[in-house]
Amino acid sequence: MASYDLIVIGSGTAAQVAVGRVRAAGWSVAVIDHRPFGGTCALRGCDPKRMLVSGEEAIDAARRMARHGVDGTLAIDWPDLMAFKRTFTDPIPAKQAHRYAELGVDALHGVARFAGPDTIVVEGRTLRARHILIASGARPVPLGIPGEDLVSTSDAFLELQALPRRIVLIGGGYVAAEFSHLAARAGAEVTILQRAERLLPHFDPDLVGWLTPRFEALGIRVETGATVTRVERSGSGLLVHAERQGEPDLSVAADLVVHAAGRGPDLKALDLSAGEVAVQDGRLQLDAHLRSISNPRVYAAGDAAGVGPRLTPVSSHDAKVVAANLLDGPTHQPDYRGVPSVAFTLPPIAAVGLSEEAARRGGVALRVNAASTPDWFTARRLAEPVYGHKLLIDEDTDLILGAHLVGPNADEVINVFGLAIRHGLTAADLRSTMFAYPTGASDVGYMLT
Ligand SMILES: Cc1cc2nc3c(=O)[nH]c(=O)nc-3n(C[C@H](O)[C@H](O)[C@H](O)COP(=O)(O)OP(=O)(O)OC[C@H]3O[C@@H](n4cnc5c(N)ncnc54)[C@H](O)[C@@H]3O)c2cc1C
Ligand SMILES: NC(=O)c1ccc[n+]([C@@H]2O[C@H](COP(=O)([O-])OP(=O)(O)OC[C@H]3O[C@@H](n4cnc5c(N)ncnc54)[C@H](O)[C@@H]3O)[C@@H](O)[C@H]2O)c1
Repeated sequence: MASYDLIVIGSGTAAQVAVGRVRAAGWSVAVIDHRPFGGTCALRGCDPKRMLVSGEEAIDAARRMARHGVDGTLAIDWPDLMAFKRTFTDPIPAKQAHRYAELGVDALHGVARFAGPDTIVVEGRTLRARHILIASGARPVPLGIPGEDLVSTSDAFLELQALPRRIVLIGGGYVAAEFSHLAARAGAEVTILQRAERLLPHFDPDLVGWLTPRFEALGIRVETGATVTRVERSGSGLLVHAERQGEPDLSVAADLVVHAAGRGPDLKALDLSAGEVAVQDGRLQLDAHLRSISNPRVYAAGDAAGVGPRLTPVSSHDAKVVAANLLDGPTHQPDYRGVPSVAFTLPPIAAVGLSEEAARRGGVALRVNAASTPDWFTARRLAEPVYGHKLLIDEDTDLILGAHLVGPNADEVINVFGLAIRHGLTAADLRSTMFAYPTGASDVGYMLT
């Protein structure tokens, strides 16, 4: 029976980072994935999505600059844009396999499951390891509604060869916001059915309010407070039923219905009980070192661990913590201060640190610098009507507690505030920093005065 120091289940960001570090220390490692090597971010998430957003950005820029010296008549050719995306995604699995071969890591394809506390079975092969890292990512949460099998996934959306005319997104978080902007700019009629009372609950409500007119301008129908209850076939298409207080049957016709209702740890195939790995309510039971509380050989990282926000930089951070714990003993803990996050609508919306609500709950003396600023140069030069910020500063210490941005460059400038939060920089530190002018970051000083 093959035996390793470490078996890693999954080949996404968390797996790649952990494998690299542990292998560099001379450990024998096997990595297993039942899908092509590379994981969600590179193959089915962040990167392919942003390749497609690039097409959208070109359209958006042309439309904003129409009547300002640019002929604004551009259109997306969906199959061509998909082909552009594939120039990035197609080579990844082979590159990853090549990297593993170069590192001397055994890379195996198949569904991995526990067959004992230190034993994994994959494709009929039994492997044993001193340690096992569960880096199996996340999957869409079950909707538990009739017609669920008619609902497509974000994976399928990012592979669509043709864009259907009518698209319904179930949910109103990251996936719904990003896909709705993309599909609407590519010419689809899009409806968002969001159970929560507002769009993008992970972001500041005032800034989401400033962004909302862009959804309206794109013709995206947004129904909040609407829980999807059923999907059925109707003629050649689909009919999505939702209910809202006082409106028992809100129905929307569609050619494609996409799950955008959240993701949870992908633990289904792992047979965790055979591995003596404790799980409760679908979540791994981990200690502060990302180690299973019931099987000390087993660690978890990233979306599968589900401890920090389900984002790529968190998967990478978790994996560094796990690798350090494997190599030094379980002494390291994750630190999720200052994890920036962006929803790639156009313009983007971003957040890092505390929300205003959480900061007020914390009881600190709070200074809030908030403004909608489409009259600032950054927005004016781009003819962009949405631009604003909300900064939360501790009045006593001058530390940045939270930053919320919407508008051009929000996706980049949020990192300046992430740096400040993670490294304890004050508002005065940022004000005294020189930023190249005129750039998105050169507005940081104005936001802080
Ligand atoms: C559409 C979309 C867009 C996103 N955009 C962003 C973004 O812009 N920025 C951002 O920070 N985050 C984004 N995310 C989230 C980000 O992609 C994830 O947080 C990150 O990729 C998780 O990495 P991971 O290594 O934890 O898991 P994954 O990359 O998901 O890797 C897990 C792997 O495990 C494999 N696996 C699962 N079970 C088994 C098993 N039993 N046996 C063998 N293999 C198994 C899976 O096939 C998968 O390849 C996005 C997610 C989605 C879905
Ligand atoms: N840019 C990014 O960083 C990015 C982009 C996409 C995905 N992601 C990651 O992937 C995860 C999944 O994204 P997501 O958009 O699916 O989840 P999400 O958690 O952002 O949003 C899900 C939304 O679906 C709603 N919902 C749930 N059940 C519903 C129902 N039956 N009917 C109507 N609405 C319902 C909820 O109210 C919630 O607001 C995110 O949490 C994030 O971690 C990140």
